[in-house]
Amino acid sequence: MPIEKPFQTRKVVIIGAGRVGSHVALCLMFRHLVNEIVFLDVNREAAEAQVMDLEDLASGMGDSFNIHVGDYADCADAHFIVLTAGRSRRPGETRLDMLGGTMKVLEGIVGPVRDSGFNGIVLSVSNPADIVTEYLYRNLGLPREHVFGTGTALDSVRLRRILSGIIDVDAKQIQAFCMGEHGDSSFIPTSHVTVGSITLREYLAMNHHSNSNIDFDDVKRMVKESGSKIVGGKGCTEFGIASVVAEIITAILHNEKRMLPLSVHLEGEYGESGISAGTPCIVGSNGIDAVLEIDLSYDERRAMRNSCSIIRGYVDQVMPEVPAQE
Ligand SMILES: NC(=O)C1=CN([C@@H]2O[C@H](COP(=O)(O)OP(=O)(O)OC[C@H]3O[C@@H](n4cnc5c(N)ncnc54)[C@H](O)[C@@H]3O)[C@@H](O)[C@H]2O)C=CC1
Ligand SMILES: CC(=O)C(=O)O
Repeated sequence: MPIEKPFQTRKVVIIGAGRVGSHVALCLMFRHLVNEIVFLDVNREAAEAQVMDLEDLASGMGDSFNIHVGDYADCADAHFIVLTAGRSRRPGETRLDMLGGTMKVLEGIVGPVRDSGFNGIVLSVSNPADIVTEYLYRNLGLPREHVFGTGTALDSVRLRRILSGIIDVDAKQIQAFCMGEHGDSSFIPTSHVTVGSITLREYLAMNHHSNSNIDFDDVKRMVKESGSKIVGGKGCTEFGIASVVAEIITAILHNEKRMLPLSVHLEGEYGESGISAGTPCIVGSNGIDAVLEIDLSYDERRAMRNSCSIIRGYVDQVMPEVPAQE
């Protein structure tokens, strides 16, 4: 007798089969989050090689996945598109320096994705992350809940790692995130840092510290320098961001309603609209369930405004027209 509720396959299309794209696939496979992975890349030969290598991994793990190189028609029935096309950041380069090159890449991608009839969730990674997210939002015709970027999620992972080292508490017990641009103007809303459910101030006091023991300017500098240090040492960053993508996809597939800092098109939150920037969001099976506008101190509000105005400057350069939805 046929099963009334058929088991469904989960399909992801990864655009850009480079270092980030391949590690996103790896994390999704290790966690069994999808069973079909399609790579789209202008370098088809390299993408075919990634497929073979990942098939070897699946064989080695005793797992089976449908992994292949495809074309844009594959987007039609995909649940997710993960955009990682472009190239790695070069030592000394800011993410914003990459805008011109990324725009050329995007121009060849958005039309075919839109024409494919894709109706799932787009998760954008390519840099500069917030400007790319805004470009996708304006050009794909999808709601902001379904097209968003990893934004400051990676910065936040780094922040928790660094805080964990300072206060000697496991990173997963620390609630802390970065906001604004995924880039040099990101900031830490320090008033929202907690350890367990205890405010950082109280936690430090209980442990005979004083709040001044944490120099958040220094922490911010370390967070910002993490990316450049990794790029300087190995030519790219790939593992951290791949884990971030897997976490977001987990939150969606398991309808976790989990708070994650993502880059999303703002519609008046923090007094900003017409750009995408990093802010905490609730993530569940509909993508972004809610864009949270949290309380910020005077200095944090200024930092958010500054970060958004930097993003806006670049958005206006490459997309002078106002989004159709507004
Ligand atoms: N948002 C974040 O937190 C992070 C963002 N990134 C960004 O991710 C992007 C990818 O980085 P990597 O994987 O290290 O670069 P990579 O150079 O290893 O791979 C990029 C791939 O994109 C492909 N590609 C280029 N143009 C394309 C097009 N029009 N259509 C399809 N594929 C195309 C290339 O052939 C290459 O295989 C960069 O923009 C990088 O800055 C990387 C790490 C973290
Ligand atoms: C490349 C990049 O954006 C990062 O690792 O933060």
